[in-house]
Amino acid sequence: MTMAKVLTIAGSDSGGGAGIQADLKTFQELDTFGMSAITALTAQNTLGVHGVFPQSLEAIEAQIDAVLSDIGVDAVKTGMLFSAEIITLVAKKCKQYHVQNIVVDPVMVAKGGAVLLQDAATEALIKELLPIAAVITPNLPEAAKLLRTKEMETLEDMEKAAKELHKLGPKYVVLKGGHLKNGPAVDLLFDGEELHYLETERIETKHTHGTGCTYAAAIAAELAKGKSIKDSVQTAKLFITEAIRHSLSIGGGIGPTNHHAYKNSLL
Ligand SMILES: Nc1ncnc2c1ncn2[C@@H]1O[C@H](COP(=O)(O)OP(=O)(O)OP(=O)(O)O)[C@@H](O)[C@H]1O
Ligand SMILES: Cc1ncc(CO)c(N)n1
Repeated sequence: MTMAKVLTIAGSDSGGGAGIQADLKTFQELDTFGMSAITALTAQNTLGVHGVFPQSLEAIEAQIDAVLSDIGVDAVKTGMLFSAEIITLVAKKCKQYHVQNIVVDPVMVAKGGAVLLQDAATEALIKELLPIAAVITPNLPEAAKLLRTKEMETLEDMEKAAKELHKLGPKYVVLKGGHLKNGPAVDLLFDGEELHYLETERIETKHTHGTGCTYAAAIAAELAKGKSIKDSVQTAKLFITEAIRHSLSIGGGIGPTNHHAYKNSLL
């Protein structure tokens, strides 16, 4: 039996709700074979990030080489990359192995404010990784940083921003509206020509740790299975919505989403 293979290149979240752990759980739930290359360890729980320990370039390169030289991948998802040097390495490796279906979640800060991407690394992200991405999945603060503008506040601002982000080189842009102050949870998918709206009700919960990671991982898993970008993003939106609807009240702070909820919803 074969299985679609997905590699996440991201940071480890010891608390299990975001990063590598969220990605692998999502890959599993969507019936794909998950693999990982860890860029940084974080000591993290529902209360926040208590330590960040970047891995050496040598360790990151060895993990990627081990996976890609033998097993291969149908899609790669990137998350926390932390530094310009790590971004340069990841872009080089993706090119070397001719990786298709790269989903770039441009992770910059954790919900509590901890820095997951050094300021000086934004430039490397724009120059080296966005042009080889199939999809990028910025939230509103990340989009503002990438475009060097102020944060979008309306759906109209988001529409303009999605078009500007597309000019940075990715094939598709998914601009996430989770951070909009009011109204439903609307994301925009822009393919260079047409804007598509993915809209769900806004669910009342504080337990949203790892939403962005989980969403991008679900897109990557669906792409790996050979689904179109539009279908992949639609399934991912259902996956994250169910995960948020059934999010877990674990720990004393912002709890994680429930990665198993989507499968349950299909029963
Ligand atoms: N309260 C909510 N109810 C329903 N959907 C939501 C809610 N909050 C976020 N979403 C959806 O979850 C997905 C992730 O969006 P969000 O903007 O929260 O990501 P993020 O800020 O990158 O997450 P993270 O903080 O993990 O990096 C999007 O599809 C967004 O629309
Ligand atoms: C390791 C890691 N990656 C990404 C995020 C963003 O949610 C996080 N909190 N931790």
